[in-house]
Amino acid sequence: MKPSPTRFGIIGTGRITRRLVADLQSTDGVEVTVIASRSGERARWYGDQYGIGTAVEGYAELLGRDDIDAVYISLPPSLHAEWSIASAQAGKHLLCEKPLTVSPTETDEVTAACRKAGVRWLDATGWLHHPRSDAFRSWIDDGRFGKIGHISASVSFYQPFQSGDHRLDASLGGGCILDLGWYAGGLARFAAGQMPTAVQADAVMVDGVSQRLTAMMWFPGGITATISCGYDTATRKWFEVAGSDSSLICDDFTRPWPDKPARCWIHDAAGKVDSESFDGHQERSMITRLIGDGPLELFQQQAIDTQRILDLFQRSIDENGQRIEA
Ligand SMILES: NC(=O)C1=CN([C@@H]2O[C@H](COP(=O)(O)OP(=O)(O)OC[C@H]3O[C@@H](n4cnc5c(N)ncnc54)[C@H](OP(=O)(O)O)[C@@H]3O)[C@@H](O)[C@H]2O)C=CC1
Ligand SMILES: O=C1CO[C@H](CO)[C@@H](O)[C@@H]1O
Repeated sequence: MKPSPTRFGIIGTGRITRRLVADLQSTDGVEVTVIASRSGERARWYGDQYGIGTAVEGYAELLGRDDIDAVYISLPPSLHAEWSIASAQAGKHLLCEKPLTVSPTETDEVTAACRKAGVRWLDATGWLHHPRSDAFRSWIDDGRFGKIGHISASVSFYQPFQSGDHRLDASLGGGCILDLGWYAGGLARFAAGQMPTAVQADAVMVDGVSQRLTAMMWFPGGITATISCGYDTATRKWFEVAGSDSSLICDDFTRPWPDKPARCWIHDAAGKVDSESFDGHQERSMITRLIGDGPLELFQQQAIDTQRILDLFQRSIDENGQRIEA
């Protein structure tokens, strides 16, 4: 991506925005030049707080400017497709928060718009870019675990969100299926290295919004996976990959614990346990990849497949927990 520095515009002023703005500002080769909010006053407040020179009212206003090369979108999920497509059409490279969109159809529309405009894009799924995840991938590819049999992933947060939070609003793409299933279903797809051939899912719903998701996935080669996500149990962000030669346990894959190095454990068939730890900053690695010239297809396919998996979960739930063939 040229020129350097890559100038980012920020769309939205949410909870995650300030963290990602700090990550952008601390990444080599990046400058954050403009922030847009629905409210001009909020944009100005945010700009002053976080050292962003220009604040504008309205997202379209930001996209019309020629002092940005890329955008970061941190809106509620149901707005991701509209503004990602508008960003691509304005010729801006794109970093969009997870879930990329709310459906495979919308995801196809975003990817088509980016392809047509020739812009680079990533969804902001930070864990995929941690050096530890590069190691996971190479261990899987090198057969360190032998024949993989089962994968399990759990992601939950006990958070009675404030009324008005997009996670509690179906019309904004709320619910744990998209919000947290993105991580757990995505992890299973990453570890299996392919799409499942079938899924079966169940959700606990409150006011039309999923609070808990439980799902089973079947992959080619006899690999199975179980997924558990939700807003009604305390923090879990871990997974296992169980193989014939050894099994991997990771307790913090979505984001390393703040007070510990990124880590994982590998148990072999004889009971020996190796622990591994990794340095690195997942969001800065993600941003560096986006603004670089390297291939992004692996990450883009991961996002496309994850969106399809969440849709299969939803279809199974809609059909009273029937097993759905992909
Ligand atoms: N990668 C990660 O680790 C995380 C990712 N996320 C993802 O980031 C996205 C945003 O989440 P979060 O920051 O918690 O969201 P917030 O609700 O805190 O912020 C969303 C922002 O979107 C803008 N907005 C535009 N239209 C609406 C609307 N109709 N209702 C509410 N807000 C609107 C608002 O900015 P304004 O009005 O100023 O324009 C608002 O500040 C989600 O997709 C979420 O899944 C969230 C947390 C962590
Ligand atoms: O991606 C995310 C990470 O954790 C959050 C809990 O605070 C989620 O709800 C959020 O959307």
